[in-house]
Amino acid sequence: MYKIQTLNKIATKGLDIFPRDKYEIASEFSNPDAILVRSAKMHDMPMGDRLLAIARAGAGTNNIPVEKCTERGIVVFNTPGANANSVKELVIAGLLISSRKIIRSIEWVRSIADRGDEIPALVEKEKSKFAGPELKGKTLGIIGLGAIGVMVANAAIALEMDVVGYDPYISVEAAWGLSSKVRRAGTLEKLIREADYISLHVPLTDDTRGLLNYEKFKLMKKGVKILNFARGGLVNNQDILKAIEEGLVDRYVTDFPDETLLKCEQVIPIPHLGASTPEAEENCAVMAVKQLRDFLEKGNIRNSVNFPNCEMDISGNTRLVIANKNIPDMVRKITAVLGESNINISDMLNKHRNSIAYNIIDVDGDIPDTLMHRLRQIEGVIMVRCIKPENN
Ligand SMILES: NC(=O)C1=CN([C@@H]2O[C@H](COP(=O)(O)OP(=O)(O)OC[C@H]3O[C@@H](n4cnc5c(N)ncnc54)[C@H](O)[C@@H]3O)[C@@H](O)[C@H]2O)C=CC1
Ligand SMILES: O=C(O)CCC(=O)C(=O)O
Repeated sequence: MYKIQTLNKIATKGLDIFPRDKYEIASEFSNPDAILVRSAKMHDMPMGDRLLAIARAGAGTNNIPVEKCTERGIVVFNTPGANANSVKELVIAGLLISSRKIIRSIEWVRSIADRGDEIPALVEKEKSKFAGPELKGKTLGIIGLGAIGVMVANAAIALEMDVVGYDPYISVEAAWGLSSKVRRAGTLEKLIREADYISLHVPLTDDTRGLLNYEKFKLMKKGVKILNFARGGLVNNQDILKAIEEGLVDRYVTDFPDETLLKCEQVIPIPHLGASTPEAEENCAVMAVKQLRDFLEKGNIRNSVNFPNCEMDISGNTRLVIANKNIPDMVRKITAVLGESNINISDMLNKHRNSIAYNIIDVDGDIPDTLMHRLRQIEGVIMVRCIKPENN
């Protein structure tokens, strides 16, 4: 039985894909084979010695100690694109609520609930206080043109906005999906200088932390509106509060509020709702569980953030999966150990990504424990697992 620990609520539609005769699922396991997680912070969590994989039902993996996992041969998955539409729709709402004073106006209307027959006249009298500009014709700058950024860009084009995007690492797939009307900014500064609205869609990493700071706010058009549905750490909160106070920034819509931000009226706080739709929750859960099953039962890797994609049809009756340091001579050493034990390899695949390499080796016959031990002893080998496909 595989033990799967869930650290957040994962949609039932996904969990139902685990056959219950092979999988136990609980939130309380102390030493699971795999973990399913959404936003739970895992950096200070102990990781048991059985742990093979962590699947993030979502996009961002900054809540997972990815480097530590790589060192231990633990594969970390995410679900690219599975919640992108959900975020895109909330970004559209963000554009509207940063522009038209919808939220304040609703609060005001509620506050006059005790004014009886006067209400219709009061509404007409006071409505000019809540006027705000249209989106059409305004420039939206999008930082990060991945799954979400591309969808936001295309939706904004449909709203007749002028869209400029910045992403020095844009994938070919994303570029194919992007409307030809989206203009390319060669530098972040260029985008920042010309946008009326700026929306962030990059991961939080050491390189992107504090991407928007006071220096950048000073370059922006006065009265710019900033939307952050990516991660709180991308924006320096002290700096944006200062920029708001000085009139440089008009509104900050953020899915990542904290105590300091809540004190400012021009911050529009949202409780991390970007991916909170039943559709996104189900898409992410289904994708995460399918990837996890394929890995646990067949050793295949698809959509990992720390391991290479590596998938092979099963050809033997025993499958070995081996993670090793990406250093010379590893394949020879591994196959030599198998050859010395007279094990015939029926098929094999070796892929690498940065410092790590991953092998799928299908063999005829069984692999005794002594041989597993010898493989684990090879210097540079990080993880060895033997899978019997007929048991899965
Ligand atoms: N609010 C919410 O509930 C959600 C938030 N997110 C956040 O949004 C982020 C983006 O999500 P996806 O679009 O699905 O990811 P993605 O991986 O498809 O796209 C990220 C894009 O950012 C680009 N990028 C990386 N560093 C950059 C830089 N320094 N400057 C410009 N571009 C850069 C990459 O090339 C890539 O195209 C996630 O990492 C996550 O933190 C994602 C889903 C839900
Ligand atoms: O699971 C969630 O609600 C958060 C989604 C998210 O932030 C992500 O996918 O990066």
